[in-house]
Amino acid sequence: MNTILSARGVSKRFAGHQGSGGVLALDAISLEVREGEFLCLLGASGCGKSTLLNMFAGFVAPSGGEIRLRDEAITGIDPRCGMVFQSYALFPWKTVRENVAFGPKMKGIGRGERRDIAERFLAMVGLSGFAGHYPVELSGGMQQRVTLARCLAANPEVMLMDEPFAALDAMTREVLQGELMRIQAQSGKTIVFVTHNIDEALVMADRIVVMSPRPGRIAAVIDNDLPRPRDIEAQSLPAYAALKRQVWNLIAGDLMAHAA
Ligand SMILES: Nc1ncnc2c1ncn2[C@@H]1O[C@H](COP(=O)(O)OP(=O)(O)OP(=O)(O)O)[C@@H](O)[C@H]1O
Repeated sequence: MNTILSARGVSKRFAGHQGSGGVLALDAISLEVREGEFLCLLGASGCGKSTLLNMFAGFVAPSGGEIRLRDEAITGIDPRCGMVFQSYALFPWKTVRENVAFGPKMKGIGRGERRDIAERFLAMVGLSGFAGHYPVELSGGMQQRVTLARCLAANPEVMLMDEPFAALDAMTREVLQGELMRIQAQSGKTIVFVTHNIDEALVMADRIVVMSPRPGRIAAVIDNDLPRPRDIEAQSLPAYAALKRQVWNLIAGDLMAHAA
């Protein structure tokens, strides 16, 4: 598989208070994201998952090393990478259709085609009947579906997702995990997905990048060969439990330290 996105010896130091050395959020991270894969960045709080994702998006510049997209250095926000955050970040004054059509509008696509694009992606996320609603009229799960549709409608090559389902209740979260896997299988999009939930990573990822904190480093990159679909039954397989134990052993110490 081709590499679409890469971090090469990337470090990030955030400035601290005067006299302190600041925070080394990431230390010499090297990682290749393969085209079409579902990659999860997993780790305890503070291990630099969001910082790395924000660098892939071009929101944050590395202090050292470089980020490359299709073998060109990323030096700013690039429309080839679309971001989905935990908070839905929809425009409250725009309808669902207008929210989804925002990316195509920015690209100068005409009104009729924008409408078709919005309808297509709203259908893909199961919200066909809600195009004329405003975000405030929708549940959290529905708003996150709109966010997904908006990201897809902008047609990025890579979807960067920062704990997109963390604010949702457990059942809605499971439904949306299934939807996202279906959408990825249909669209072939590359997805980099941040989570601190081991089951979420095991259910969704092709590869899991386990990170450790202070400073943020890659502890392991694990191939997730569990059979798909990874439904409730697959989750009771011995192989699932074994992989979960392997990942847990890598991050348990960090989680305990954070809880202490
Ligand atoms: N803008 C910033 N200024 C200063 N320090 C920052 C900034 N952003 C992140 N950090 C620090 O960098 C480290 C990594 O933060 P980051 O948010 O990337 O971790 P994370 O793994 O995504 O954590 P979480 O799961 O809690 O979101 C933390 O110590 C954090 O306090």
